[in-house]
Amino acid sequence: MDQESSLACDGVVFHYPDTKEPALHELTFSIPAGSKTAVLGHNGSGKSTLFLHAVGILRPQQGTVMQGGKALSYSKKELAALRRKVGLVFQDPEQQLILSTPLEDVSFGLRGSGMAEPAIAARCREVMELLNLTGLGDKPIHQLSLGQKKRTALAGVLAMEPELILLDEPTSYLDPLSETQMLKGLEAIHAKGTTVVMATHDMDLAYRWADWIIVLEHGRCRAAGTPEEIFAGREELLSIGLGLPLLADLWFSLPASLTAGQSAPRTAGEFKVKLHKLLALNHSYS
Ligand SMILES: Nc1ncnc2c1ncn2[C@@H]1O[C@H](COP(=O)(O)OP(=O)(O)OP(=O)(O)O)[C@@H](O)[C@H]1O
Repeated sequence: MDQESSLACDGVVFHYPDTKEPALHELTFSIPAGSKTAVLGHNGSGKSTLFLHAVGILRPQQGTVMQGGKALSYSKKELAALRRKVGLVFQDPEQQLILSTPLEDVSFGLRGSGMAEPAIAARCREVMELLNLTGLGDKPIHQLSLGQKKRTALAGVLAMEPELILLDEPTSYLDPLSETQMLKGLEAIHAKGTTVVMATHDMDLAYRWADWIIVLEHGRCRAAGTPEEIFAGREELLSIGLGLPLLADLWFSLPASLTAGQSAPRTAGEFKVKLHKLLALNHSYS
């Protein structure tokens, strides 16, 4: 993976007014450019507050937020430039969708940027196709399913071609089909070179989807690494009350003598293949 940094924080402290504890507490981490990063942590650990810092909506009281290796600067002009590079998709699409149809909504930012109408139409067609929204462009937004609304909100952000997309719980409340459609869209976005970061409570999803993980606890970065590294540290995860993904739990519960030197499987298919090989090997020695 390209180790150049996309989003990074150095000693970031942020305290909401009239609260006892800071929401971000000397937060330091770095997200590799081009990665698919999952941000894990309990309710209230600071994930949304971090995302609001990444787009400059909130500003740290101490420390520095960096994008592409450069400290954020908060002038109107710099913030406008930052928001062209970094897109935030809220957990609740109702917070994001402001116009009456997907097509109006997805084209809104492009029109604001002064793009010519034929180019706007082409860009909207492209992102809506990518997110499986073709044919829904003129449907009233209030008639869309939650999955369609979430993908429309993502399409609006994606249309602006950001370098980094931050998604707050993109798959929450989605059924398996809608989740698959959302993840397919994210895969396609990532394949184009975009850094994709999602906050999620779904450990199984983080394990199979991400190639980099950061774990937040009380506004601090408790751990950062590849999924294999993070989930091999099961004691630490359990100590902060985060469960293990099912596949990692099963794999790490096998005798270490059997699994030594092998990476943990990330999908059910991989797990079955590895398990069959282990059983065959064990059988031939017994
Ligand atoms: N507008 C606000 N005013 C005061 N306190 C806030 C505000 N927003 C968040 N907080 C507090 O800041 C802390 C971090 O909240 P944040 O929403 O960033 O966590 P989170 O990890 O995104 O949680 P969740 O998983 O529930 O979305 C929490 O203690 C929360 O109560």
